[in-house]
Amino acid sequence: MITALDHIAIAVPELEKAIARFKEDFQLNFEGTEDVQDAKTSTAFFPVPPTSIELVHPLNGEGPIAKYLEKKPGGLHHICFRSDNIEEDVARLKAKGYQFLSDEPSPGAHNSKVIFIHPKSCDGVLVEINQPGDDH
Ligand SMILES: CC[C@H](C(=O)O)C(=O)SCCNC(=O)CCNC(=O)[C@H](O)C(C)(C)COP(=O)(O)OP(=O)(O)OC[C@H]1O[C@@H](n2cnc3c(N)ncnc32)[C@H](O)[C@@H]1OP(=O)(O)O
Ligand SMILES: [Co+2]
Repeated sequence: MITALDHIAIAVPELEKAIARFKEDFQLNFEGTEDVQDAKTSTAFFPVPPTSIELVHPLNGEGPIAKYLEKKPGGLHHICFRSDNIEEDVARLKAKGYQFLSDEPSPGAHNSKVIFIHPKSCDGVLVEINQPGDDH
């Protein structure tokens, strides 16, 4: 079941500049960066309990964030719900007609499993569901 709002993601064209903004200007706790190869995305996390801000930036200039930034200068990119059983939640939502962007969960940040629901299934909002890895 869905247990928390894991993170709110912001797409940024300049990752270091955005990290400085949230770290210095907003004085948030900077957890660090992680390149998620499978997602072709560089991430930076700022815990703001009980959730986090995730900055997302193209990895090697490629991937879904690069495509997003071709059309927009940045912006709120997605929200992520945390699940304690991602397979169960995916099956339940598929049965309700939600369109998923992949058949199976894939590797996400912090050794998590992630899957995305198409924005058109959620009133124009890109929704990610993740199941944290054991170490997080
Ligand atoms: C997994 C690592 C990390 C983590 O948390 O662990 C991450 O979160 S990585 C985040 C980056 N990965 C993804 O975003 C994967 C899922 N995204 C996709 O598959 C695509 O970006 C997709 C399908 C949402 C959009 O694909 P694409 O840009 O190629 O298609 P279009 O440009 O034609 O867009 C189709 C339609 O969707 C609207 N759109 C696109 N992006 C978003 C968005 N972020 N939020 C809301 N809506 C979005 C776009 O405007 C088009 O709408 P339309 O009305 O048809 O014009
Ligand atoms: Co995310």
